[in-house]
Amino acid sequence: MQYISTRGEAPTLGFNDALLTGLARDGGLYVPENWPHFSKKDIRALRGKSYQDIAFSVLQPFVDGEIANDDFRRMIDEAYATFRHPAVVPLVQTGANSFVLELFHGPTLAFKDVAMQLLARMMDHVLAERGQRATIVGATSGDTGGAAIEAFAERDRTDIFILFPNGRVSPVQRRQMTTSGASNVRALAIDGNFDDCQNLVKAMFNDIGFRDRVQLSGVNSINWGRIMAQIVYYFTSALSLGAPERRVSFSVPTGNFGDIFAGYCAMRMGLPIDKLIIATNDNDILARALRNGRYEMRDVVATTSPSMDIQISSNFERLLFDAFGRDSDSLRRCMSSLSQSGSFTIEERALKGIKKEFRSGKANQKQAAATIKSVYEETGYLLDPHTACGVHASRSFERPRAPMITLATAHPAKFPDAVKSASGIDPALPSWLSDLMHREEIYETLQPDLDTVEAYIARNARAAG
Ligand SMILES: Cc1ncc(COP(=O)(O)O)c(C=O)c1O
Ligand SMILES: N[C@@H](CCOP(=O)(O)O)C(=O)O
Repeated sequence: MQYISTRGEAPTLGFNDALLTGLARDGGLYVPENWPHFSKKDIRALRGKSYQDIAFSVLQPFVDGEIANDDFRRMIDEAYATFRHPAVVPLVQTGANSFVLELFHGPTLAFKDVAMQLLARMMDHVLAERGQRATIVGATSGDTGGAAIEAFAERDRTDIFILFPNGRVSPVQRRQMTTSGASNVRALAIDGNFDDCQNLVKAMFNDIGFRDRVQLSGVNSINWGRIMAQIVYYFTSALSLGAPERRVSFSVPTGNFGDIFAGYCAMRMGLPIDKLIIATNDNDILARALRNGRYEMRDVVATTSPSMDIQISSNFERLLFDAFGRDSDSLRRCMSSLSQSGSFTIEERALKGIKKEFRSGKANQKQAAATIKSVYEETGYLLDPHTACGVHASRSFERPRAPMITLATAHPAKFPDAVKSASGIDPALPSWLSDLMHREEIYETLQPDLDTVEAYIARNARAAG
């Protein structure tokens, strides 16, 4: 399997190189050259298997032997042994035809653990085989950072620097990043919003001198390895509801478009998905783009679902690339218009193609709170505010013949204030995190300035020599 850049001007890479590279050298994102195909018979053969078995079958075609099968299988087993539920990602029924897929049983209580636990093991393995080190730089609106720090803490071959928007993550999220105490971890509070953090990370990747000097690598969903690992739970949950004989729909709380893009990948691989619903909060750039074809940035609004407070939705580029018939020239034109004027128009044919498979829905803060309250009162099930946006969006699309699965992307205890104010219930952190709010915090506060952040990283990264 080879990986190509959406912008068409970077070298084609094998799996291991794509894994370590993160953002392509032309500023694009790596995608598989073609989609592995699972026939109905192949999908039926996965029935009744464990999460780990299905993960191996679904992901092996992407890894394509670049990591030996035995090693890869061991990494899958180790990664999902860190989850506190035997099913890894259990499916819970919340209504006649509605389900919630709990993706938050990993060490940091967010869906990011599903990919990050595997990614860290794969990167470590490839770096060790090559005798290399890497400097990992990541941007977070709250959850990626904690999950990455947990997965990479004290790994000898990597130093990790996480940029988070100062004052715009929940106290639990901040502490998950600032209290690790690991010698290879630096949490950096940036005076700005998530998009500022993500722009800094992309600018570091585009600064080729800096990139090569520190051996830069990324663990945001710009890294194909992140998306890949998230494909698995679309298969496991659809299988438990009768796939491939029965189609299912998914409602996905969306920010950077990584999680829902993994659902799109599953669809391309042959999983019978009816619709993928892009659920947004007040930061509804994607819902607007689907409605009128204009991808148009506005100021980011801080909400009770902070991890979705995003305007530049990186992985939308991967979807556009396919919608444009994999035409890199058209894609580059859109991306350059986005960076020059903050907007671009999706041409009619591409938009029509996207609308065949995707729907969108938006929950403002009042609607998200009302959803937490009503679901709790009707079923006793407590949603976090991100999942509540997903459930709200799903409600307008439920159809009796297609079961609706909302991805539960975080545990409610990560956002206790919003959950309590909506439902009256104070969600408790699990026992292994019960001392989190008393641990010592260590972090640096930096201005959103490329030179300042690069200088800090170069001073502290072992790979910089
Ligand atoms: C809890 C939660 N829900 C939803 C999202 C949005 O996911 P994505 O960025 O993959 O669209 C995030 C952040 O990524 C998150 O942390
Ligand atoms: N919501 C994310 C934002 C970064 O997304 P990623 O999936 O690209 O890492 C977060 O919680 O940090």
